[in-house]
Amino acid sequence: MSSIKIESVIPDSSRCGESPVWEEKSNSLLYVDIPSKKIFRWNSLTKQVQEVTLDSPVSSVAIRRSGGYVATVGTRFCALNWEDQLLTDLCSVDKDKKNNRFNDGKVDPAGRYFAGTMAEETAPAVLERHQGSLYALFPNGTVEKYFDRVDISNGLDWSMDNKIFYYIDSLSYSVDAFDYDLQTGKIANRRSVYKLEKEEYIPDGMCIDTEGKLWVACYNGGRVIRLDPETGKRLQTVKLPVEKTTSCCFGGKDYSELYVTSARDGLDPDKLVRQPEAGRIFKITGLGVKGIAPYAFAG
Ligand SMILES: O=C(O)[C@H](O)[C@@H](O)[C@H](O)[C@H](O)CO
Ligand SMILES: [Zn+2]
Repeated sequence: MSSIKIESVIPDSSRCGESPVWEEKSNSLLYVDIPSKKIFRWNSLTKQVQEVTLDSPVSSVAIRRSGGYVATVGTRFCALNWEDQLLTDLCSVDKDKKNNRFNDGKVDPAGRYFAGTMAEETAPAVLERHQGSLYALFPNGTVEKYFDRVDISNGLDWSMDNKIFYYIDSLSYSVDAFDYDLQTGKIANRRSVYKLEKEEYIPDGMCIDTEGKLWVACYNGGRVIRLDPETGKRLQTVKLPVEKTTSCCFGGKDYSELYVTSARDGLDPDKLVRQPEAGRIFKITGLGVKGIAPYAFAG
């Protein structure tokens, strides 16, 4: 445990960094800055950062099996051709909710792109309640709506045996689980597997490791926590030098590095001075656990 090392790897900072995704073939980390409407691709070998600017807030990005990427932009599921910076709409949701936008999203082990929505915030975690829903874009182009009345749709991942879907609605301060049917993409039997402690603040993005334990970024809590969803116990806390830690994913060689995104929006000038690395991407090494490669959208 003493060999844990935390370093910020990219000099630029994001207003609200989110959706880190490791792209093995380019040795790169993809991530978004939601309010800046940008997707970034940081090459870990050359240290070069490329970016694409879109027309609306972009809340998640994923790899597409047929090439390029998919992303949630405003209330749209889109395909992105990086080279041409060409964005194509695949489908849109929440058409009756003009103030909504997508938030976190991730592809399931069968290639479906899950993402949820939320009302736009007036300040971090300040928004009209119960306006969001959880959706998935299936490879055949259809969209499934799972449930509504979500506050801030956030972290999501699947168990190693594909039988459980883990999900976070941030303002419930809970990490939830559903039974998952990989064949159909159906979810059932919602239950809470962990309730956040007061000092952990708000659960945000999440990823799973190969031992089936969950890593949850705690917004305002300045940490990632490792949870055992079977016992409901917290196994580990790793504190970071910024308080608005937003999401995490494993990447790097053998997926042994944990990449953590963060935000600087919502910090007052005083806190910004004390947290000069707010909004940066952090790499945590020496955790002694590994993650898995992200799944690619199959459509
Ligand atoms: O990226 C997200 O998940 C939201 O868009 C952010 O605004 C914050 O993380 C949220 O306010 C904390 O719950
Ligand atoms: Zn989030």
